[in-house]
Amino acid sequence: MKENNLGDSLESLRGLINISIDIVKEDLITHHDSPLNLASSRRHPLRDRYDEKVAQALKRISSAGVMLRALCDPEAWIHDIMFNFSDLTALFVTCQADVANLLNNQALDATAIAEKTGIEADKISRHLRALCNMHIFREVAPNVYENNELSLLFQSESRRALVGLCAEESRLASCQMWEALNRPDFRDTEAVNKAAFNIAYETDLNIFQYWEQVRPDLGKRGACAFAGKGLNEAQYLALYPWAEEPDHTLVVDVGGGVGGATLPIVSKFQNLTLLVQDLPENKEKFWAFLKKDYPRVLESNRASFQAQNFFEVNTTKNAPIYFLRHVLHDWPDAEATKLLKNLAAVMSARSKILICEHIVLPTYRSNSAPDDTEPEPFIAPEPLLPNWGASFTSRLDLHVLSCINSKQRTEDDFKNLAARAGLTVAFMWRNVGDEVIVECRLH
Ligand SMILES: C[S@@+](CC[C@H](N)C(=O)[O-])C[C@H]1O[C@@H](n2cnc3c(N)ncnc32)[C@H](O)[C@@H]1O
Repeated sequence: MKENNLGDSLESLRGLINISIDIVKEDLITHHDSPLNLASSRRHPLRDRYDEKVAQALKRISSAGVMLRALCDPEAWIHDIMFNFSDLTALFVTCQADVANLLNNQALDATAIAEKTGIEADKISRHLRALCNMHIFREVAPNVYENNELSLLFQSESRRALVGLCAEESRLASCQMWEALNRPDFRDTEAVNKAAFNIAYETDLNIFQYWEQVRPDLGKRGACAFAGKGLNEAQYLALYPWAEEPDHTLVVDVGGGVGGATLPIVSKFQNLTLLVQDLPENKEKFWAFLKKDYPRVLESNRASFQAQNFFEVNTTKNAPIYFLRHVLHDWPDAEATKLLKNLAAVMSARSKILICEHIVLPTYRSNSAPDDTEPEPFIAPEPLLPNWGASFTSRLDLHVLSCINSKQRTEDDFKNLAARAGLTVAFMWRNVGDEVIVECRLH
């Protein structure tokens, strides 16, 4: 590659950003919305609607932002990565102390926060300032903090639970990754109880068994974390044409936890009914979550729970839809195939399995397409990485590797998995988000 053919990344990014900002601004004007401003302490209405063109523009701007950091200050960027353990610690500390709820809609100084949280004033202030640097909370005077749109997200119990899960189990496990990649009894196996997690927690149980048998408190927190709202709920709900399903269509949410993935769907699409299946210990948590967060779905009698181990024959046969979100990514191919075979065995010719997962896309750009081909709508324009720099998908991939020795999959991985279970991939439902819905039918 000739160095002088590489192009001007800075200029190309400026072009992308300019066009994209115009699209976002036009949308804000159309909806009579205020401008985006990180000092705002209100959720911006833009977050709760989904328009593919605007979403693409926002994605271009934010991917360009990350690339600009790497381009403009390489040393700062690698330090961002090396020291980001402190970022998660700062988030964990403020979530444990529940500062976002404590502040609510007032500014408080560090002494007042210390009195209410029991954490020494200077120390809590330094954790909060670390977050202010990342635009979470605002320091409005020396050591005086208030919420902004981002910190308000941590008023949610499930989001704080997810921070806890990442900062504790996931981080402890990930610290043992090098060991797991090298230890002779761990390195070449896909066994679910031979993950970095097992070294960190000195256990032969997989993480779900460990939660159930040894640390039900962590299991409770995990269930709460999984119940959280997605990254962008409007985008998630737009991923599949739910409204086109006939009335009373039964959705069986396999490994559905407390229904965090499907209750938002049946709440919006009243043509659907829901059966959440999970391990028996999640039954009470499901009913409590339904009552608290989805009272109208409860009243309509459209949601219920069934204890069902997905490694055993499924007792709900011939359902029109079996839905699995973030379930297969927890299991290596052998277990994932077994799980899908158990569903294939009870499906009718009209049943479908909808697998909702992040999809792994390559970071290299293929030059094989002829010049006159329409650009693929989900591939990022140059100079961005073609997969937009899908860091969250890779982070999740390494998270499940460290916790349970499994992986996020590519489109071909899903096709191979489906074929092994006697299924075929009928369609990949996508939008500009990181997640896809892989629709499988009997072969
Ligand atoms: C990552 S969570 C996903 C939960 C839910 N699908 C969602 O997206 O919110 C994985 C779920 O699989 C469940 N699970 C693990 N082993 C299971 C088994 N053998 N049978 C049924 N569910 C299981 C866990 O209890 C947990 O709720």
